[in-house]
Amino acid sequence: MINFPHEFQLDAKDCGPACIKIIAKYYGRFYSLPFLRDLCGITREGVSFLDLSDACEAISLRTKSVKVDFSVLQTIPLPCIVHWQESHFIVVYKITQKQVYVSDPAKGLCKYSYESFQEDWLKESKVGAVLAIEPMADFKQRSISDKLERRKTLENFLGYFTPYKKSFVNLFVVMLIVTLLQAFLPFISKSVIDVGIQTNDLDFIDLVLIANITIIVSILLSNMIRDWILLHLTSRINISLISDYLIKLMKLPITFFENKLIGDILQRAQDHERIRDFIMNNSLNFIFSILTFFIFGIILFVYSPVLCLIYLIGSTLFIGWVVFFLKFRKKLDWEYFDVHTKNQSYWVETIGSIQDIKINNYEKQKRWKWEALQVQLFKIDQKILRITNAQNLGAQFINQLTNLMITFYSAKAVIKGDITFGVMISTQFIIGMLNGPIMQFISFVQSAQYAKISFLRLNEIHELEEEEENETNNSIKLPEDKSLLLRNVSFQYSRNSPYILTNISILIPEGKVTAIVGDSGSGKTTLLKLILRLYKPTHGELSMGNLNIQNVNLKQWRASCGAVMQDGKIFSDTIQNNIVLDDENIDYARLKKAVMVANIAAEIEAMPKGYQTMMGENGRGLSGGQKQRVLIARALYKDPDYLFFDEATNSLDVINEQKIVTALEEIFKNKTVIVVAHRLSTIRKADQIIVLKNGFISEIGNHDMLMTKEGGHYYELVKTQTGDTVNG
Ligand SMILES: Nc1ncnc2c1ncn2[C@@H]1O[C@H](COP(=O)(O)OP(=O)(O)OP(=O)(O)O)[C@@H](O)[C@H]1O
Repeated sequence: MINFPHEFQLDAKDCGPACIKIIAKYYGRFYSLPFLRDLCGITREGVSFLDLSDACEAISLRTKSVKVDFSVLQTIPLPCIVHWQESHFIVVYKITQKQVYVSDPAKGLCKYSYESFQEDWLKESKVGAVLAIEPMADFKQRSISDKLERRKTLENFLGYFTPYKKSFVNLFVVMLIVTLLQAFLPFISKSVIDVGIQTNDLDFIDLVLIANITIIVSILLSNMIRDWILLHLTSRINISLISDYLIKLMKLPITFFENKLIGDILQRAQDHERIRDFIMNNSLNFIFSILTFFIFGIILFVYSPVLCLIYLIGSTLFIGWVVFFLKFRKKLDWEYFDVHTKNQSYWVETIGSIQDIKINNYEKQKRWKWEALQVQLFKIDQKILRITNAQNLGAQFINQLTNLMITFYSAKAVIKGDITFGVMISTQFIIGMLNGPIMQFISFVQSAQYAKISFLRLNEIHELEEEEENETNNSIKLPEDKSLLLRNVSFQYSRNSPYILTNISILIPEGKVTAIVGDSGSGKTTLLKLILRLYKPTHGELSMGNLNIQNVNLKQWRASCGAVMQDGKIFSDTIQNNIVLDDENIDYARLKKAVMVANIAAEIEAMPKGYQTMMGENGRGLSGGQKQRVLIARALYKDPDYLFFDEATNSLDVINEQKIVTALEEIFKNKTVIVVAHRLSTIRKADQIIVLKNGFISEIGNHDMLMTKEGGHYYELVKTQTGDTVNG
């Protein structure tokens, strides 16, 4: 089987879904990678065999997960998925007498000897993990084909270039002028020798010199104009590409960011750069290279068909040689992208966690891990360099040989009188001009390969479902009753992970304070995030009055919510902008009130630049408690209808907390408030307390009611906090 299907993984953790895609493709069906990724319930840690098996079954591929030795593997129906090097999945599609053939999402189609395969598959153990897969009768096509999806993205992508049609036409004209002007140069050198020198006509040579200078100056000027147009075009297109990427990113659900490595996200910003570069530089130059090639090829043919033939044979060999190396480069390019992404994530993580690295003396181990990645990168770089060297050396050799043959042949032809000396000299010039496009071809092919990888990765982002697909529902009038109602809401973070919340049915009354309490890990924050619509319930429904909350425009909803989350972030901006966020329309009275209630006013005013004091990245310069109070001020300044506090005062000292809690009582009036807190002081006065236990609701009521249930969960929580004095 020569053409077993193959798919490259687009992300470091994509190997599992990519394997399923390969196998589905083998059975003649198309499934997009994002769809399969979703089925697998991929997380930042990747997927497990169980996730893969569940995803396969969901698309009617029957699976059986077994641990077997190599002799048994040979009897399993192929293709199957095997666990590779304890950290990767690959598809095994053929086992011959001597070799094992695999389709590796990270590398492409490869083959291994029995020994090296077993080494990576079994590692230290005697048996290795295999997922045997067979299609069921109802194994069906799900959606449109890969090609159609890609075409759609390509059309979108080309849409960035259409507004600049006029500039492209100008560019085309300028480049055409350059190419045509260059076409005069061989005729000029020919006439200098054949007419000027032969007839000793000095005036003619002067004239030709002036003509030559004029042409060269015109070419330089045209090139200058071309570069200017290109710069102008490139920067504009670049800005729209990157800002649209950012807009798209901002519209993606939070799960996207939780499940992706930072390196992957950063890499994609560079992917735009690569595609733009390919289109603006390589492809445009390539088009004109073809034109130059044809024009000078024709001139060469007119001068001497034999010389033209020699050149064509040489060029065909040259191109054949370059193309021969393509498939080797392709595999390496993917490997390079993969390791490069990991490397980028590693940098971001290391710098972000430098405090913990230092406290735990973790520098050396961290550096060793980084070095291991560098070794991987270095090895790939080395391989790429080796291939590039071999490719270039061979190409240059063919090229030089062709030039030599042409010089040799034309020298002989001059002696024989078949061509003039002028033709020989201008032939050299033509060959020089023809070599440019050939070199351009190599660079075109190489950057096309990079651009293709980048394109596939971007395609995936543009295909992703946004947090809110239908933004047209913003005209919906909100119901009179703004209570929130959760009906049988259950939630799991990914498809195969355990349920964090199960069957939650609660009413959060409008204008009242609801507190959520429970042990650490019981799902309080998750519940809050569900209500904030950062996640969608896996089952069940969330409504405002009698309107399903999905029908409320997300922006409108978030505008009416103020939240202080446990991991709230301070931006590196002034303290004032951190509170108001929109620095164009500041309501100073509201700002004053917010900082007073949050009990941070005095501290801000005591700062050297007051409200204009710049915050370091993530609030450097503020204590934990100050950060929390700035976040509270931010939520209050918004003056929202709904307020969400997730352990918003846990970093504060008792006095500060008490002051804020008292001040908040006034603010809470007529607002719908949900407070998650461990400390009793903040929840005792809540109108309703919801007690969560392992994702289930264990009790609901107010403090006094719940305290009557001796032995109840809330009663026990209070008891552990206050000792035995549970009556207050
Ligand atoms: N992004 C995530 N992906 C997967 N699992 C998560 C994620 N966030 C939280 N969890 C899991 O969900 C469970 C509930 O977490 P949650 O943060 O909601 O608990 P909590 O009650 O707020 O805890 P705490 O009082 O410690 O803040 C935990 O077991 C946690 O491991």
